[in-house]
Amino acid sequence: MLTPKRFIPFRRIAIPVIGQTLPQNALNLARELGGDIVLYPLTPSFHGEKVNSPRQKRKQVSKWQESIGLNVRIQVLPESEGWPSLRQSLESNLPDLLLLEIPYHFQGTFTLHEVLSSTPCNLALIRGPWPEHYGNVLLPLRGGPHAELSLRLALGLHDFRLTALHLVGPERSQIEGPFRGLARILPSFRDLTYKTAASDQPAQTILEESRQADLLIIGAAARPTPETSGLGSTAENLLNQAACSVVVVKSAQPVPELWSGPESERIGYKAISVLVDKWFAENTFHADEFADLHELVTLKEKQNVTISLALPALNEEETVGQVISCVKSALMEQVPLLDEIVLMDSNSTDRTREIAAELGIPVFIHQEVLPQYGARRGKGEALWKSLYVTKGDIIVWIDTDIVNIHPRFVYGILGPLLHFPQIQFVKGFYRRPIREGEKIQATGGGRVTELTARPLINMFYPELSGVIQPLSGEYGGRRRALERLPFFSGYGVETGLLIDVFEHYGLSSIAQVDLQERIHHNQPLEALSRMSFLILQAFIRKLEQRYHLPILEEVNKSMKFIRYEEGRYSLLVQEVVEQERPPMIEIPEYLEKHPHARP
Ligand SMILES: O=c1ccn([C@@H]2O[C@H](COP(=O)(O)OP(=O)(O)O[C@H]3O[C@H](CO)[C@@H](O)[C@H](O)[C@H]3O)[C@@H](O)[C@H]2O)c(=O)[nH]1
Ligand SMILES: O=C(O)[C@H](O)COP(=O)(O)O
Repeated sequence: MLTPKRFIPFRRIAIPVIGQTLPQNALNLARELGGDIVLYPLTPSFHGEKVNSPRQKRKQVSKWQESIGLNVRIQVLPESEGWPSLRQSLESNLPDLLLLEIPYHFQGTFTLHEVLSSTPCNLALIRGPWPEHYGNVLLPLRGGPHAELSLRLALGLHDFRLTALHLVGPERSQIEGPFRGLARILPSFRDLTYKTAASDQPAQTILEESRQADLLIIGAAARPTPETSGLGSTAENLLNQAACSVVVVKSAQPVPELWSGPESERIGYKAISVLVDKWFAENTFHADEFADLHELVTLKEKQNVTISLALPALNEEETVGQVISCVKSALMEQVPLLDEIVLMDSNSTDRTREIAAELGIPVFIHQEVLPQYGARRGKGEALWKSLYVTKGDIIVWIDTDIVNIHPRFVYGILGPLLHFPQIQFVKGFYRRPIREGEKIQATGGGRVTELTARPLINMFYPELSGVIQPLSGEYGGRRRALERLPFFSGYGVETGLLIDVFEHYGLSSIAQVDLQERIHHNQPLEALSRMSFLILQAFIRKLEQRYHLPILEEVNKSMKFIRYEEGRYSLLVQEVVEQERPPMIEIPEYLEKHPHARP
């Protein structure tokens, strides 16, 4: 069974070591966080010998590796051993986190003031003892770079129970600007409890709350007063008084000048990265992880689910045969992974349907399915109606113009759905070559993805900004989830489904899988311009629904295409309209055909 993936918030954690005794609390925290540990021995001798010789260095590394039980690296500093030489080395090697222990590192080696005023990277100070068991972590948050760093660090602790505590002044009912970024993302973490409390004495309230905690993680003050060490009085009091272990963090990001007022919201705009990075680490897979097809079949049988593959096609006679034979042979005939494969044709005028029928799979013309609801053009219409004609509990779609077809395009999508019950929807991603004349360039494909879809996602749905190929035609999901969502009829369908799955089931219900490389028929620029126009409409519709604003009715839905012939330009106007179908579950004929579906 595949183990869930871990979010490793810091790839490299630097820990200075004084003499031969290791800072155990710092090491315990680093071990919990995963990632590489880089030790900086501050006394360049070991058993009385210089460590600079390769032999001594190896000896020291292996002794520490033995005692830490992890792969550690050692960074030997030049002769001078104080803060300036450590700082210089950190500056050139820039770890993701410098981890220091109180009092271990501050007994004559460094001063808190020099460390706080000139650390070139993110910093965490730990005051032990390290909890003996995985327990409760309290995470008081106020917003801003240090709070974001504490959240990132806390989310790297996997077996603890996390509680984020947002303290507001008793008179303040509104969320402060700097906290907005965090307020937006905190409800999305399934493994974190989020509560708000009113208090005019934050240090006191946190101290009381920390009585139930085994570990307290707190950000340094955004604006420490000159009398305090630079951590701020709240963090300093908690370091001295809390009964549990305390971690204080200070981000390398500068704290903006304007902590209040309308501009202050911008302070929290980077918080979204914590959510996206965690999702990306935990929900991104590679198809090779699911290449054991017998394991997938066993999972499918255990869960007692059936699986359908629906293939949308419009004039794909060159590739459709290869696509069907490849997946049918590998995933239906050699192993019983797929229960059905159907072709959803958009009324092709070439041999597409004939080829599919010859290969023994059911063929539907989507315009003829549920004709009482009309016959719209478009790929989304084919997908919507494929929900009606197929039976599987899980549905996968792959495009039929794939030139380099491989069974992983299907089993890769199925992998996360069969392994993880919380996953509702899986998108494929890949490297995208592009054909230029007779040549194939290794990169440069996905023009609509990069120039339309991803910029819009980053702007309006930043939670989804880690989705590598939001428009990929290779994806799938659980019928229970898909039948409850509307479908755009045209090329807006991928955009709409991705946003709706996110809005209805949350980011953690989405996974993505590396399918390596996909070569398809690259459409001419004008066709992609039309596709972008449809995708823009899909975005506007989703934003309308989110913000309850009528915009789409007002905007122009015709597009001028520019022609250049015989030295002259001309304009051709065409209507390019994206429309939405209601969730399939609202269609009475669907409920009749799928009696297990419940509205
Ligand atoms: O009316 C149509 C149009 C297309 N297709 C099929 O849909 C698939 C994808 O269409 P294509 O025109 O090749 O789209 P791409 O240029 O590849 O566009 C990308 O971006 C689109 C918009 O998100 C997605 O629908 C595609 O799957 C994705 O590959 C192919 O199998 C087509 O045969 C239909 O079934 N009906
Ligand atoms: O997914 C896309 O962005 C469009 O299908 C265009 O892809 P292409 O630039 O690889 O043709």
